[in-house]
Amino acid sequence: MENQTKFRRSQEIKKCHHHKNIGFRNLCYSVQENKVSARQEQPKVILRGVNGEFRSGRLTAILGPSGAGKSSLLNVLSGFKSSGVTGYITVNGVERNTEEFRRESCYITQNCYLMDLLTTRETLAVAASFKLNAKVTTREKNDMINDILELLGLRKAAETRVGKLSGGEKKRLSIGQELLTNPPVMFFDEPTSGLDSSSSLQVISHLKSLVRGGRTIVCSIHQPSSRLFEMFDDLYVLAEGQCLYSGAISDMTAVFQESGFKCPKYYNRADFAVEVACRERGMNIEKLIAKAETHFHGPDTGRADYITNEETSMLRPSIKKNSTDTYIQVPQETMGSRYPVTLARQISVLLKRAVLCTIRDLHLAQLRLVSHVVIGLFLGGVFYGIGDEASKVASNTAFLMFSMMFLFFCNLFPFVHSFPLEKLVVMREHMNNWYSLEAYHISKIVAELPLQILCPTGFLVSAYFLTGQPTEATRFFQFWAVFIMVAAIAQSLGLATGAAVEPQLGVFVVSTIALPMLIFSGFYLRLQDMQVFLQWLSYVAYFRYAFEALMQSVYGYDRPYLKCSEAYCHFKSPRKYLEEFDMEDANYWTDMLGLLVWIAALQIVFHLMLKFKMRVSR
Ligand SMILES: Nc1ncnc2c1ncn2[C@@H]1O[C@H](COP(=O)(O)OP(=O)(O)OP(=O)(O)O)[C@@H](O)[C@H]1O
Repeated sequence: MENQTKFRRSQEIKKCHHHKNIGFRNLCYSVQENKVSARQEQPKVILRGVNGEFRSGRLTAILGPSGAGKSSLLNVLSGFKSSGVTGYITVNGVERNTEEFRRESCYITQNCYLMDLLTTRETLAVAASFKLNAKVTTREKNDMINDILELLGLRKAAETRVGKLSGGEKKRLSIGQELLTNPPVMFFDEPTSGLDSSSSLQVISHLKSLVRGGRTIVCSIHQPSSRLFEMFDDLYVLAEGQCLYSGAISDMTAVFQESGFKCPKYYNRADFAVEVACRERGMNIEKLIAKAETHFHGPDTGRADYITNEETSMLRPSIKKNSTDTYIQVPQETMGSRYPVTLARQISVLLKRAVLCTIRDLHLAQLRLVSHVVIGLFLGGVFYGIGDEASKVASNTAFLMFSMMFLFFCNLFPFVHSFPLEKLVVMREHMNNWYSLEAYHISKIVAELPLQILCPTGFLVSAYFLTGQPTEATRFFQFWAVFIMVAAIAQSLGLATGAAVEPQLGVFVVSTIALPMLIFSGFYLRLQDMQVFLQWLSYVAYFRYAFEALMQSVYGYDRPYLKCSEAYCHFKSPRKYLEEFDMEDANYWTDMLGLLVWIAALQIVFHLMLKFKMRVSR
């Protein structure tokens, strides 16, 4: 009985109740390359008016030499690229509605960007939480995950962490994530790249079994073996951004032969098609191109046989009425929204995942905390008991400055280094409509909060009392609040930089931004000693606000005279010492407000940068 239910469910996953035929006419795609010389003003044309049709229940291969435009065609058809695109894309003969289509399709890119610290099962569970209706029970979700593990041959690797999976397993896992919503259309960019022949065959045979359920599956493919090639039903050959052949694989040899390209006996037909596309078998491929064009337009190339969106609004009710969707169930509360689950649910799932990743990588979190405590103890030893000594105010100021710099750089570089990788996962998941960037941003701040507070606190507790800083609770908490703010600025700058550039460049960028700011902190150069036209820079330097706030918490608020253990101490009066830095009238709360504005500004930059990256990648 149990086995029967399993079999029925696995058949159900394979089955697809929406049949979608994708058509495209006169599709052009061009990009504006980075302008390096005056001559490069013309956009680079990648797809030159291609036509084609990808049918449901058929596994289609896109073949062509490197640079022919295979990935570009997939990017455009899946809706991942939209700028620089002209032409018509239709779904079942109706003009494509990109947003709707993105909900009904998935695109699995060449690189599988997954969270290495989660197991295979957890990865599917997270995807299920984002993609499935909240009404689907945990038991149903688990059953579905088990079925997908079974279907994709991942049962044995279910409890293995993604970072330890083989390339083929990762690829199948990416497919599994998208299968949870049973999308009728699936695009794959080189699903077999980097796989050995047996894993490639496994992946393609899984796709073949999915296609039999009625899906439309399109894969770009690179140098397939004869055996692999024969598993496809249809073929689409691209050469220099133009279509050379579109149709059944079984008809390919005959069509090529009609145009004068005879495939030798026992020759790999995929290799032959690529050789023709590369003009290795003769220069005159225009005949093939023209034939492919007439196939779609007919002799009188007019307006393509599609219906516009306005025209279909009347058709839609009947389409919807006839559909019986297995897993795609848009809950009432998210109806009309781009995402299957509510914002609150997106945040909660993202938070759970972040906590799980932190727990898995606990030694990294521990290391971060321990390094703060150890450096705190080290500084406590080096600057031992100098905090209330009038003859050592200069050394105490050096301690304040060093602590600030340590906290800043120690909380900056981890984000500059790690975020670019995380960004790739976020981009893939966001582009596949799992969650909004707002949900991600909120969850990121909340998930990082415990460490962002614990680390500076560990450092402060170790160093503050050893160095003999004032013991009043107010001063201690004011000091602590500045440290938390410095760590938050570092995190925000690290995230914004990580979102904008790669780590190698990021290290250079943050150093270039941060080091000049240090000059204007008021420690190295007194404010009154700065060139007048440069003084405004000290008002934008966050280090100035942080340093001034630290000085206020230690020496401000009419602190009584410091003890002097030498014959003469010039700075027995803390106020006199503050005057030396031009900080006697500074206000702690104004400085805190300055730091807060910086944090808010950097978080906004981080968010906009993420949005910008999503947009330019389209
Ligand atoms: N954003 C871009 N800017 C400039 N050129 C681009 C851009 N995107 C693609 N191209 C160019 O367009 C052409 C087609 O690229 P595409 O990635 O689609 O090729 P492909 O057939 O998938 O190649 P491969 O098999 O090597 O992956 C290439 O010459 C590529 O350099």
